[in-house]
Amino acid sequence: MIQFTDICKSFDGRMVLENVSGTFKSGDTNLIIGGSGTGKSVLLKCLIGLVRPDKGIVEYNGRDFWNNDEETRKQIRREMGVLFQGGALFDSKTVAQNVRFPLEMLTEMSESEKDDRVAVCLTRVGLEQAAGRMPSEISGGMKKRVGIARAIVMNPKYLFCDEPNSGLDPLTSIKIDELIKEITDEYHITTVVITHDMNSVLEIGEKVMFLYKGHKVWEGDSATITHSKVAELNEFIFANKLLRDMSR
Ligand SMILES: Nc1ncnc2c1ncn2[C@@H]1O[C@H](COP(=O)(O)OP(=O)(O)OP(=O)(O)O)[C@@H](O)[C@H]1O
Repeated sequence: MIQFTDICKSFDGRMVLENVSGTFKSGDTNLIIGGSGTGKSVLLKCLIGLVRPDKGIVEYNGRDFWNNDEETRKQIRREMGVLFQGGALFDSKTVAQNVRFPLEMLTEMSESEKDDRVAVCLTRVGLEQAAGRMPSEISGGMKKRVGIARAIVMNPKYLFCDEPNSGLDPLTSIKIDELIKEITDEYHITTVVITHDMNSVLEIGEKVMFLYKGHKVWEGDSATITHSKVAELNEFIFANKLLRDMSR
């Protein structure tokens, strides 16, 4: 479980997050949604340790992340898998080498143990046939799958995905969403996904948090999101014409 309380962050005197709190439970795929510049990525960075909040507490299964010693922070970081926006694959490494990278950097596993773990993760995302290919030789959807395989290779307790659907067609997006949700259920991971994509909200949005100008202004799920009375949320949702027509 990830619990964060009263997170505040300013840059150059400009408040970007103000007293944002929430709880993400194990086995749930938690979505953070909102328009551009509302603070989603900054919140994610405060959670994963890339940006230190000015105020507030981030706890991983009861362990305070920011007010702790570096060793504990390192330990918590090792329990995180991150799927970066755009995949962030190494172009000069094969698919298998990309997935293997965290094992090389962070573990003492033997070569055969690493081989086995990479094979398990590539199979889990349906890419066992693509192990020897270079990132330039695979599609956008496959790159996301490689990113997911790399994010789970260390067997994380917490999985963070920054806009996993960016640049994908709607059908491929749904498949990536489903894969993230399945993996979350299967390994009982606490997953946090940042997205703009209303399709994702409707497909996998059991737990949704809506940010607006650095504040959490709504929390709920895909069943209730279209009935909210929050004007900013409605504006965000119904910017999509199809949804607007469907709701009539
Ligand atoms: N390191 C930084 N220095 C200064 N300002 C920053 C920094 N990081 C983010 N910001 C500002 O904080 C605000 C929130 O940014 P953030 O990236 O969290 O938005 P977002 O909701 O993720 O948007 P998008 O969906 O477009 O990625 C923006 O106005 C951004 O310019």
